[in-house]
Amino acid sequence: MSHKIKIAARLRPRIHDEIDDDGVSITHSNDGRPSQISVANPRDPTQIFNFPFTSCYDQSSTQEELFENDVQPLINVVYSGVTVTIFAYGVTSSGKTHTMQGDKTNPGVIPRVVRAMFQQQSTLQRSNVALSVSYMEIYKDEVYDLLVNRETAPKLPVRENDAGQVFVANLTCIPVESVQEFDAIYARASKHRSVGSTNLNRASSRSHAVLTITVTMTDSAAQKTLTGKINLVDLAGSENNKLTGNDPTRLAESAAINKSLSVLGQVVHALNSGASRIPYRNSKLTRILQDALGGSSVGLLICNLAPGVKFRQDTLNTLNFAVRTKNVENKPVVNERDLRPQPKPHFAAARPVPQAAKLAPAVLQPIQIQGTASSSSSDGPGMGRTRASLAGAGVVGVGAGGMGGRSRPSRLPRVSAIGVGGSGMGMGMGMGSAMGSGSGSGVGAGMLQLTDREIDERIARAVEVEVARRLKEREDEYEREREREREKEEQRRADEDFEKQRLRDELEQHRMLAESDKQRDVDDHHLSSDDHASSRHRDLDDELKARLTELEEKFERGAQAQTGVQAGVQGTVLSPVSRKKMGRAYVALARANSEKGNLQTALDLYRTAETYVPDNIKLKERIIEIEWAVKNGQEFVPSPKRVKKPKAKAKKRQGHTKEEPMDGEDQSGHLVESGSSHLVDSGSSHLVESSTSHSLNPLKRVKAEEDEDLYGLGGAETPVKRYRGAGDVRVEGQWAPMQM
Ligand SMILES: Nc1ncnc2c1ncn2[C@@H]1O[C@H](COP(=O)(O)OP(=O)(O)OP(=O)(O)O)[C@@H](O)[C@H]1O
Repeated sequence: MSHKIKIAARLRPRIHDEIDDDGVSITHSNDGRPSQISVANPRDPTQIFNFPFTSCYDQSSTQEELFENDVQPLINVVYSGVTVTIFAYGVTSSGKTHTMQGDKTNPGVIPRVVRAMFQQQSTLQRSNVALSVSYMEIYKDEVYDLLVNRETAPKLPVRENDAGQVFVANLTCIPVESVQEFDAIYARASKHRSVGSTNLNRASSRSHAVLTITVTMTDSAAQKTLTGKINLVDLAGSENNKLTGNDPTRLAESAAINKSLSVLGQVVHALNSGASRIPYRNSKLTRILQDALGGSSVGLLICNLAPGVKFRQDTLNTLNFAVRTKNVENKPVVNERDLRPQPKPHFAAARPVPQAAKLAPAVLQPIQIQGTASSSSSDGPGMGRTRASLAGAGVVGVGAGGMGGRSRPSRLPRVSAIGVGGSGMGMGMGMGSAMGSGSGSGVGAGMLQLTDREIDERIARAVEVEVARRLKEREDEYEREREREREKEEQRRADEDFEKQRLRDELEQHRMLAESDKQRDVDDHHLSSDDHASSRHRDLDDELKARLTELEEKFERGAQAQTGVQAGVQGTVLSPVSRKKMGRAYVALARANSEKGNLQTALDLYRTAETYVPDNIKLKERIIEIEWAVKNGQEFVPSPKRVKKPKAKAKKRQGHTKEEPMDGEDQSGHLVESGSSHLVDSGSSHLVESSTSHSLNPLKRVKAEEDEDLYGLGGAETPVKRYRGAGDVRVEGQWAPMQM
C-alpha cells in the first residue's frame, strides 16, 4: 500500500521587532475542505498565492495541538513495526527547533513523542518491548554521533546493507528505560549539537539533527520481533546570507546547509517527475532520509513559516517545496524478523564453508599463543597469524624449522618436506591442531592415526577452502571497487542533473520576469505586448538556451563514452594487475576442481577466469581441452609441458642461499608470487606457500605477473596431486627429491 507524505504548515508568531504586514494568513474551513495558507507576492502584494493543506497551524497554535492532531496518531504506526519520519523544514528562524524540541514550558514534538512511546510501552508486556535512542547531526555534509563526546566524535560513514537499507555505521544506540533517562541523555547530547548565532537567530542550528527512537517488540511465542522506528529530524534552515550577515565560518556552514537543502529539493522534484534516477547520493542528508522520501517509511513534513516581510520569498519557496513533497509516495513496510532457526543449507553446497568455519577457531587460538615464535621471524605478528592459519588448515607449511620441525610426526615425511623458509610456523603444529583433538596444543596422536589418503583429502579440502576464501576476498574487493565506480558515476550524473536543473530554473525565472515586464508595459503604456520588455530578455533567453543545449550535448557525449567502456570485458573497472589477480584466483580454484575430477565446475571457473584475462592463450587452450574432456566424458589429462630450467642467475643466487631462496622464487628457481603469504601456482604447478612478505622485489613480481605460466596452465602436470616442500616432491603418493 502506498502512502503520501503528509504536510503540516505552521506559522510562528512575530518575534522581537519583526515587521509583519499580514502578508501570510491562514484560513480554516469548517466545511470539510482543507485549510489554506495565503501568501502575498513579495513583488506585487495585491497578488495572493493560496496553498491548501489539511493541517495548517496559525500563530496562536500550540505545541500540543500540533502533536495531538498530526504526531500522536503516528505512535501506533511505529508500534506496528513501521518506520516513521517527521521532519521540520523552513527558512532559518522560522521555528523548526521550537516545533521539534521546544522548551521546558512548551515541549515540542521530540519530548512528547518520547513520552507517548513510553506511555504505549506501558500498555504492553514491558519485558518484551525495548526502547533505544540514537542521535546524530549532519554538519557540513559529515555525520557525527551526538551521543558521544563531540571533541572525539569521528565522522561516521553512511552505508547500505544487502537489503538496500541505508544506515549510519557505528552510530551509538542506547537502550532507554524511562522518560527521565531519555531526558538526561537528550539534554547532554543537545549540548553537542552545532549551534551558532546569526543576525536572524541567536541560536541558529548549523546542522541537520536526526533523533531516532527504536522500539523492538519480541513475541516469544511466535518467535518474531517487530521493529518500529521514529526519526525526528530538525533540519537546518535555508539561509540568505545577505540577511544572516554570516562570517566566513557561518558562510561555509551556510553553503553546506543550502546545498543539502537544494539536493533535498532535487530529490523531491525527481520523485515527482518519475525520474529513473533519484539523486539521493548527492548529499548525506538525502542519503539518510532516503527511506523517508520515496522509501518504505511513513512521513510527516512540518513546514515552518516566518511571518516577517523579509522572509516572504522564503515562505513561498517553503510552501512550493511542501506542495511538491505532498505528492511523494512511500511504500511503508513492516519490519518483522523471524527468530526461528533457519533450515540448514544443502549438504553439498555447504560442505566447504563449515569446514573452514570449524577449522578456524581451533587453529587460530593455539597459533596465536605461539605468536612469539611467529613474531620472532621477520614477518611480524600479523603475518604469523595468517600463515599460521594456513598451516593449521593444512594448506601448506612454511618453515620446517621451529615448531614444525619439533612437532612433526615421524610417519609423515612430508612434514619435513613441507616448508621452504624456515622462518616460522611449522606444518606439524598447524595440522596437529586442525586434525587432532582441537585442544590447541597438540600435534601427535590425532595426526598419526590419519592415513595418507585422509591427509590428502584434508589438505585438498583446506586448499579449496583457502582458495575460496581468497577468491571471496578478491571478489569483495572487486565489488567495492565497482561500488566506488558506481558512486562516482551517480555523482557525475547528479551533478549534470543539478546543473541542468539550475539552468532550466534560471530560464524559467527569466521567462516569468519577461512575462511580467511585458504585462507591465502593456498596462502602463497600452503597447503591444510583443514590442518592449520581451526584447530586453530575448538575448539572455537565447544565451541560456544555448548553454542548456551545449550542456546536454556534453552530458550525452559523457554518457556514451561511459556506455562504451562498460561494454568491454568484465572487470574493465579494475586495474590490469587486479584483473590478473582475479583471473589467477579463478584459475587456482578451477585447478583444484579439475584435480578432484569436477570438470564441469572447473570449466565454468576457467571460463570466468577468461573474462578477466581474455588474452591469455594458455587459458584458452586449457578451456578447449576441458571442454573436449567434458563433451566426451573423458578424464582430463592435461598436456605435458616442458619443465622450466632455473635461470643461470637464479641458480647462482641459489648457490649462495641454498636454505633460503630468494624473494620471488621457490627452491626450484621458478618464479612465484611473493607477498602476504599468497597461495600461488608456480610454473611447475606445485602449490607453494610463499613465505617472503617483508622484502618484496617488485621487479620480480612484475616479471612473474607477466609470465603466463603464473596461471599454472603451461606446467608439466601429471594427474596426480603433488605438493612440494623443501626440495621434495610427492608423485604417485611417494615423496621424491625434486628435480632441480
Ligand atoms: N510557535 C512559536 N511560538 C513562539 N516562539 C516561537 C515559535 N516558533 C519559533 N519561535 C521563536 O522563534 C525563534 C526562532 O525559532 P527557532 O530557533 O526554532 O528557528 P529555526 O527554524 O530552528 O531556526 P534555525 O534554522 O536558524 O535553527 C526562537 O526564539 C523561538 O523561540
